[in-house]
Amino acid sequence: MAAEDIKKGLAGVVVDYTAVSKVNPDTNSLLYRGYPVQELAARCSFEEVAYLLWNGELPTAEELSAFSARERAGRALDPVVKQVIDTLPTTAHPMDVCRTAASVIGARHELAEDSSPEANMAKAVDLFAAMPAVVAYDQRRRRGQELVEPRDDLGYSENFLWMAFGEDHVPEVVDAFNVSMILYAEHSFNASTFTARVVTSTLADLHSAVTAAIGALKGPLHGGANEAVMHTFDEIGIRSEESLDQAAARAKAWMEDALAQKKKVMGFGHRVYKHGDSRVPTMKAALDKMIAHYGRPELLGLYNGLEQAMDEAKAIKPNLDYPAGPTYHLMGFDTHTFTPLFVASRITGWTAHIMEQAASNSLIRPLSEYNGPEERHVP
Ligand SMILES: CC(=O)SCCNC(=O)CCNC(=O)[C@H](O)C(C)(C)COP(=O)(O)OP(=O)(O)OC[C@H]1O[C@@H](n2cnc3c(N)ncnc32)[C@H](O)[C@@H]1OP(=O)(O)O
Ligand SMILES: O=C([O-])CC(=O)C(=O)O
Repeated sequence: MAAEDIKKGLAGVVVDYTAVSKVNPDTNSLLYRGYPVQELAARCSFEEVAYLLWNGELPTAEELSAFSARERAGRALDPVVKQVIDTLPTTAHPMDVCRTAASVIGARHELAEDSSPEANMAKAVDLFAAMPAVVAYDQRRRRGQELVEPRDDLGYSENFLWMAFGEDHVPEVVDAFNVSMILYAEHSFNASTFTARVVTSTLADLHSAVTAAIGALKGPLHGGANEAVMHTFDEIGIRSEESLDQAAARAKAWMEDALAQKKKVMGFGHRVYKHGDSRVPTMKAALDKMIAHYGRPELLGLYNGLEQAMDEAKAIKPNLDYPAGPTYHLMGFDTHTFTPLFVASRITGWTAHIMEQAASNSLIRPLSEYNGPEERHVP
């Protein structure tokens, strides 16, 4: 087989149909079930978008009310899951905690071995409702704080922030968080979603697929990049007394040095988008609002400096993780909680794909070209 016939990383390979979302790098657009993601982010709650991803249509007022009631009823942290989390060292990465929690939630689900469409939908909604408490509690225990019980008078995003910080948030912050959840929800056959589909294709259960997807999301070439972006900011140094221009100049110098050393800088580049990520302008607008709200122009300086230097040197554009990282930082999340926030959102997209894969299944099993030793025999 010729080397060019090998599609390393499956780059450019179309492996199946999907009706969940359409990523179009030529028009720089992203549609969830036909709706532009920017419109959904501007006009919908994350609950409505979750419903859309699973059901193919936005909910009516009645459907939304029933769905929200179901989600609110599933928010409390299962005491057994809490016990398991408490046994994990605080040195464990929060993504490991998330992965473990998803697995425990699956093993304890009353429909664990049922992979019917109805059971999969029930499991998806349950996991969507349960994950914020896992992420919020894990951050709190690392800070020596107690669990905060959910509030059923709040929407998903407001309650998530409530459980994480134990305080009310102003609408601007809740909106920015809601936007981030919507933008992170779904992105066709990315590495973690494809992982979930591979696991589903063996007829394994939904929680096995989600647990594997969480593992795939952890890496810095994928979801782990939102955490890595903040490490870059920290390495450059966040100086609150600095002006926007001073911060930008230091960030530019850092980037020039990193690129001279041929480093990959997380938060830039994308396998599919080559002229910019469709979600970045919406997330950047949310970041701008948070920078204004918290009065932190020096962060914008770092952001602009890195972006400009990368553009001048390599014309590589930021991806969604680039504005999302500093947004979560400003909201007060610990840096290694950023990717678990991505998990809480992407559960919707993963499970929509799991259901789609299960409904039209074929075992996913590509071929490889052998390049090891010729046949030989044990002496
Ligand atoms: C939500 C998400 O998951 S979005 C993705 C998050 N991931 C990141 O931010 C990690 C950083 N980015 C990257 O590693 C890459 O851009 C990927 C993995 C996302 C996509 O990569 P691919 O399409 O496979 O492109 P590939 O890695 O081959 O890069 C092509 C060229 O651009 C360069 N390049 C791509 N991204 C970057 C980057 N972030 N920093 C520096 N150089 C880069 C590569 O070094 C390579 O250069 P070369 O041809 O001179 O060797
Ligand atoms: O599509 C990808 O390869 C990665 C990505 O942006 C996502 O999963 O949101």
